[in-house]
Amino acid sequence: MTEFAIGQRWLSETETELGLGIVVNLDYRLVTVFYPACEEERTYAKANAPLSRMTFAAGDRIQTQAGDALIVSAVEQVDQLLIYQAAPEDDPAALRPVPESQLGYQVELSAVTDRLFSKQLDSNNWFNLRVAALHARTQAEQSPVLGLRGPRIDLIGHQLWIAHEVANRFAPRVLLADEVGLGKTIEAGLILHQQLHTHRASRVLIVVPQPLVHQWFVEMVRRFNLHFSIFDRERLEALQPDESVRDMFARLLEEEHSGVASTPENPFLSEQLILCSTEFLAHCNMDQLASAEWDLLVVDEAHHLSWSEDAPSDAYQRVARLAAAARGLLLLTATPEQLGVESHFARLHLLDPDRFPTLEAFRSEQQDYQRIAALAGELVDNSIWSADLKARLQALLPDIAPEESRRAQILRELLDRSGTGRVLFRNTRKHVEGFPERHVEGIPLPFPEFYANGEPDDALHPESGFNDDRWCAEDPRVSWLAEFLRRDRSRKVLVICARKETAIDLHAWCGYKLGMNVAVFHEDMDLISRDRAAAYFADPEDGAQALICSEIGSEGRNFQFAHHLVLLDLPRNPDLLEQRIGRLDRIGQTQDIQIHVPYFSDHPQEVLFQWYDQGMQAFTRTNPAGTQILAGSREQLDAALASPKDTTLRAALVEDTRTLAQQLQRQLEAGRDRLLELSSHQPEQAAALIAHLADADAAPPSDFMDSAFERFGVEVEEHSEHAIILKPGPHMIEPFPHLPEEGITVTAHRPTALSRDDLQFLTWEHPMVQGAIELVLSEDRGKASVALLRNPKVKPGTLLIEAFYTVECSAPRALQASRFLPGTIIRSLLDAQGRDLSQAISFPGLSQQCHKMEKPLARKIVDSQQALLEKLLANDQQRVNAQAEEIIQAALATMRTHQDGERNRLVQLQQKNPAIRQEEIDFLDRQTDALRQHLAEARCQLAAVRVIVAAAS
Ligand SMILES: Nc1ncnc2c1ncn2[C@@H]1O[C@H](COP(=O)(O)OP(=O)(O)OP(=O)(O)O)[C@@H](O)[C@H]1O
Repeated sequence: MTEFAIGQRWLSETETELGLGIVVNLDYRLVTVFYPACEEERTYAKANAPLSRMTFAAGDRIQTQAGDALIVSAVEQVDQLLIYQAAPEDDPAALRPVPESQLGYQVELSAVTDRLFSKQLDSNNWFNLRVAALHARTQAEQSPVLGLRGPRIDLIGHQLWIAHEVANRFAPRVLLADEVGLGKTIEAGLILHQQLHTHRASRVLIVVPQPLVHQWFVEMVRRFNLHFSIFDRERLEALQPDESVRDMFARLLEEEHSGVASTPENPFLSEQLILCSTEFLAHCNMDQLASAEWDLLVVDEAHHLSWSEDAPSDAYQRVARLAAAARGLLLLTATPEQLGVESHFARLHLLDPDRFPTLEAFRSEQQDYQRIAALAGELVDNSIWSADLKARLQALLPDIAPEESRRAQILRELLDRSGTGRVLFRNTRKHVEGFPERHVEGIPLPFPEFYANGEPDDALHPESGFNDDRWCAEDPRVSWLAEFLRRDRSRKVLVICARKETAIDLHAWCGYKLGMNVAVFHEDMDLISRDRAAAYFADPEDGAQALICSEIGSEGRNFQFAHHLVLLDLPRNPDLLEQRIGRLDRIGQTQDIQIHVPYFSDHPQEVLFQWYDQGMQAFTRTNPAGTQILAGSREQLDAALASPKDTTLRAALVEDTRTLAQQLQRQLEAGRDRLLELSSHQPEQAAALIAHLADADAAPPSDFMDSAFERFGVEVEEHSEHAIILKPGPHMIEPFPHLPEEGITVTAHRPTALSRDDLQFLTWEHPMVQGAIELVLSEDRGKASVALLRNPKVKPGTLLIEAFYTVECSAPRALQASRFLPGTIIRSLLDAQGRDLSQAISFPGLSQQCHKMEKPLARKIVDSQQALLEKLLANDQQRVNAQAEEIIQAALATMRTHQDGERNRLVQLQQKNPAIRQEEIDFLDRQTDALRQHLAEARCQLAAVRVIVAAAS
């Protein structure tokens, strides 16, 4: 085993871009190396750490942490550490000792020329593969859809736009509030994927209601290749074994001895990606959870976080603790105002407490907001602006000339400065087209005498007066349901009722007494039983015909394969009704949705049905003003529910609700919705993203991977038109990244990936492809090669050198220095006189004419031409260094312009709108300083070289 010592300098063989590391910790099995260039730490098993010791010999050039360049004249070893005697090149007498721990972190690797001149030559195929990997890495960094290419999703504009807009922010804090079923989970997944892929985030916590835990887990793996660890009580207990009495004494003695109290390991630090339920939060140690350094916190179904000034709910307070500690926050809800404006405010407050400090300020701003939103609508609708419109605009934005040519800028400013533009995204079916229609059928039934014997919790649920399933025999809704199911056994039917007891009784009755094929789903079932029930219902062949769900049990679930929805009762809240219909009315629904509502005549159930149906058409279309309608008609509704036989009261309720709904609808159309729409979806930019992704789909990694499979001995078998099976081959020397022993089937074709969950979607962002790129680039093979050129037009014996250089910057990943200096490749093609022919002869064109040269001949050529090659390469390095310097200077200039622009915008905004936290500006300043330093230190290095000799034809 290698002997490591603290202070030694080592280089990661697999991640050379980390720069020179320093050993900072050792135990008997592990070694921890800190990489100052990227401020990252890695811990390796000592036995197989992929590390090379960095040592220098007399004559080598070294650089100290202070940036002094020195020439080594002697080396000595003291306690396993090296001390170099070194002096500046122009003052050899000024010798001084430089312990290796004081070396800088930049490394000059001469591995390529070393390999060439030590004649470790590889075939053309290895060289080509290496160049392809270099290109793949740089192209990825330059892609405008970086982080969005990998997910297995349909390319849907509004989702991609939101993901792109949010994921590019530092530590995004937003409320994703698309209408139910429009893809908030997908949007959150895209944001996570991009943030993780670009290393803006590495630690993520997702909190969802218990019934959705498994669905999220599966969706994250299946669509985004993100493997979350589910944390529940059992897992936590297993991670925190009870301390034995002996251990406790040992710890106390230790504490007494050292005078320091030892803190137990935080179990939430054991995984990077954690998924847990809201219920789990209620019982876990919030101090530990909140201190687990989350980059991103995601909370689904956030409308449950109810809040009022004097009584914030426990769930709200717990999430608030996490939200304050996490850098980024995504709240998801389809019905942001379901619990009223107070809770809506409270959630915005979680996202940005500075921007939304008090409920009072929020309320008054809301009123202003409607005016501004209406103005935004006018700006969009009118190509020529009237003098009055311009005057109103000028009053709002005095610092911008109100000219039509500045329309885009003005709208952006309006969004930024007013309302919830930066933090709230809401798309509605109205402007995301392509959804099927919804139809409703009301089934009036007589109220059974039998119910007169019970004592129901409330009149809407007469069955609640019974504590077993006896009511099912007497309730005509049940006999209607049984008959409805019998009439056509091939259709899948989702049945929803408010109470879990109703669902349980109904299931027992239909299943055991009537022998029907039904499944049940409610909040008291454990996760496994619930998922089993959902899967049983989803099974198209042998599955259940109906799934009977309670209200909460079905929330957030995907049942769009069914087209029939039976509502056995109706909720009082329009948002809840929309949640119910949203189980079927979701992206992916292929047919019109048939909603069936059995209800009792002259009963509160009929009142509710008519209120929804005739008053606000809530069954057949989504109603964004549901909460306001409820607020505006509550008294009338209560009165009509209390006297269901009073048809006059009912007719007035329906009529007044209709007027109110139309009025609210008009109001929404006129103003507020427009501003939110504008900030939630930019169709032109979304179309550009889709086009970029379509281009990316048209250039999949197939060719690159085929060569990698061949080089590394992975066996490839045909599977079907667009899919192949990959297996470890018999000659495979080392494991291939993400290739399991039993093999996998992959496709690079998006439509196939979408229709076949069992296939992996192989894009440039798939972990296997990323792993293959890293593997190839960490290999020495392919760095130096000698090839035979067959081209009748080239004189035999002509010598060419093809060299690929990379311009790269080692910087902490979170800085995203590649935005300004994406990994860049410089190619040279030199003739024996040192002329560069790279512009005239392309790499692919030349590669086609390059053929294998036998090793002995290749070695002989390198031997005989070494002096010339050394000279040509040294001169070339100087030439490309100058070119690289220009690239680096240009990157610095772009960075400065960008950062200055961002800063100015934030400062300006801060004066007009408290939306901008000072913290954000300070962060930007620190980021600019760090970027300046790291970009200036970018290096140009030779990454691969090929010597080409023309053959006699
Ligand atoms: N881009 C997409 N590609 C493929 N499927 C999608 C896409 N967007 C959404 N879906 C599917 O549509 C359904 C609804 O999406 P999702 O669950 O993300 O919606 P939601 O807005 O979170 O719903 P809810 O409001 O019920 O929580 C899911 O089955 C999802 O897999």
